[in-house]
Amino acid sequence: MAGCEKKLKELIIKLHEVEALKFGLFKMKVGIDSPVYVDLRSVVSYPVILESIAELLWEFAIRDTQCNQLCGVPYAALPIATLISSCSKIPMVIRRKEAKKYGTKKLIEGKFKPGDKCVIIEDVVTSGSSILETIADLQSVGLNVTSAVVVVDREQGGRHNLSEKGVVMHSLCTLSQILQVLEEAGRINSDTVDSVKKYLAASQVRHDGTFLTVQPHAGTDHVLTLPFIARADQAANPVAVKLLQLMASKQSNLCVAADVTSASQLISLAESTGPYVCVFKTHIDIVEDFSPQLIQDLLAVAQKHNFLLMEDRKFSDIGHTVSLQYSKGIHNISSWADLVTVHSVPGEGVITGLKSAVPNLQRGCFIVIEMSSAGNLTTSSYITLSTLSKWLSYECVVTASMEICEKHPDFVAGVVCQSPNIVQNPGLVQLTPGVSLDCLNDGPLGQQYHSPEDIIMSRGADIAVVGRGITQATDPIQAAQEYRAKLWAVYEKRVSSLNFWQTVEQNLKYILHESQLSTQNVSTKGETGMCLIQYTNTANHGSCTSENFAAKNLTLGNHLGMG
Ligand SMILES: O=c1ccn([C@@H]2O[C@H](COP(=O)(O)O)[C@@H](O)[C@H]2O)c(=O)[nH]1
Repeated sequence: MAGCEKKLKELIIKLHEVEALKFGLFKMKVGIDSPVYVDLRSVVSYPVILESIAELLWEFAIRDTQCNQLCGVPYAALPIATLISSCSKIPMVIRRKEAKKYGTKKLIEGKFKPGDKCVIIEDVVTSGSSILETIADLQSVGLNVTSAVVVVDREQGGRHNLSEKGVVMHSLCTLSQILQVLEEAGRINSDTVDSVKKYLAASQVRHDGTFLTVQPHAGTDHVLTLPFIARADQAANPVAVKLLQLMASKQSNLCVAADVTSASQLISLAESTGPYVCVFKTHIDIVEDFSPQLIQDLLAVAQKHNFLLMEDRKFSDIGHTVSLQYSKGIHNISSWADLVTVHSVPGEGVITGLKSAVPNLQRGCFIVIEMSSAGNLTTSSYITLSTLSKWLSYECVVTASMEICEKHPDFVAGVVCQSPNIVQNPGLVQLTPGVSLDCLNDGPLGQQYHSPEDIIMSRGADIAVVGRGITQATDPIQAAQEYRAKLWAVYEKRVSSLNFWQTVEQNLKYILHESQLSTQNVSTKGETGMCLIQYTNTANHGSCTSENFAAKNLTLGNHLGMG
């Protein structure tokens, strides 16, 4: 076997040399962009390489199967299967891509008996769909197919999809092995390796081409560690699915708050920031020269730059009234806004009212649970160690709002909030306003700003809302580019680095911050399952023991998912 391994390494290097393994940006059959491409069709031009693939496949995976038929999946695997058949003297069948329209009308060419044991040979597996189609046809003529042998497993769900259908897949090598061999041989650098690994973690596909949910880090299923593309698979609201997919493909978790008062400013902001945002958020009632034409123009820009429109209307009346506010009047919001915001204070009826206005439209809403303004009545900043009753009422609002989300998954796309761990369902998106790179000061108007790092890592935001940080910048395009790059980098860091204990640490820092305690001495010790908390009470210039602190914050800790 050691000899085989050496041959395999040599083969991988040869495949890279002849560009059968390429790194760059490639469009895949399943519609996603890939940083790596495996093209084994070209090896027909390199008989020695073809021979060594056939030899290794035989040694590694076929010899022991005791099959009496081979079938190569057209086209790339046909020469490989033919070579193996010729050397091993095991006969081969060929599956036509389409049944013949004349003569025998056969789908499978070659001689075989029902019950013959057939092994499928394939060059590259992504989702496993080609193998499954081939197996269906072979089984329809009575062949017994339970295993497939492939040259390269792209590790994107193919093995899982096949095993779900009872097919065992053996692969000569995986993409991870290829990366390792090529990096060790100095053929690719660590950046390339990282980008392919990230891509693999985020782009698992089902056999029908749709994405499969990924759990990127063993040992934790915390929502913050899941990539957006995996969360899209768990979203029930169609706009949330579209949004999460768009965020992943556009690599943007930036929402611009377009608080401008003229139609021309609104369109020009949409045009200039559109390429960098996933959501363009409006307060359409502040536009002084509003006309239906503005909406037509806005929709055209949204389509051109591929972003969603959110009207931040914060509906907060009884169901009947909000349904009229949503779908009637000069703004006719339901006709154009993909998403709207809504307060949960009126209760579930507010959602039912909105839903009743758009029975057939693909629309969604975000429930406002916490606001960002100083002194608002919704946030956990109420928590001081002595005002437990206010904390409890806050907790009730959060719980009740989340219950509304769970009852209307078809319409609720996410929540607007400021704290982590309110969103536990990966299919819901957290939108958080109050973001600024230089922590602007809003004076008596009350906005409270936080850095992108704080918003995404500590507060759990998926999408950050930036208004004046962009609209009042000297160069709004440059500002949008800068916010987008920074916010996305922090999200990537969160997905790739956050493990359970880091999450606990973030939560502790958040609690301490909200309780006006110093966050400098927080540390966690994951290996023993203990959180070690040392802190100083800067607010009162006193100190408490960690036991006291833990007891006082038990409810809070439980709520934040630390129980
Ligand atoms: O709690 C909330 C909810 C919504 N907003 C909205 O976000 C933007 C923020 O604008 P900045 O200029 O970045 O302050 C604005 O449209 C608000 O209506 C919020 O700030 N806080």
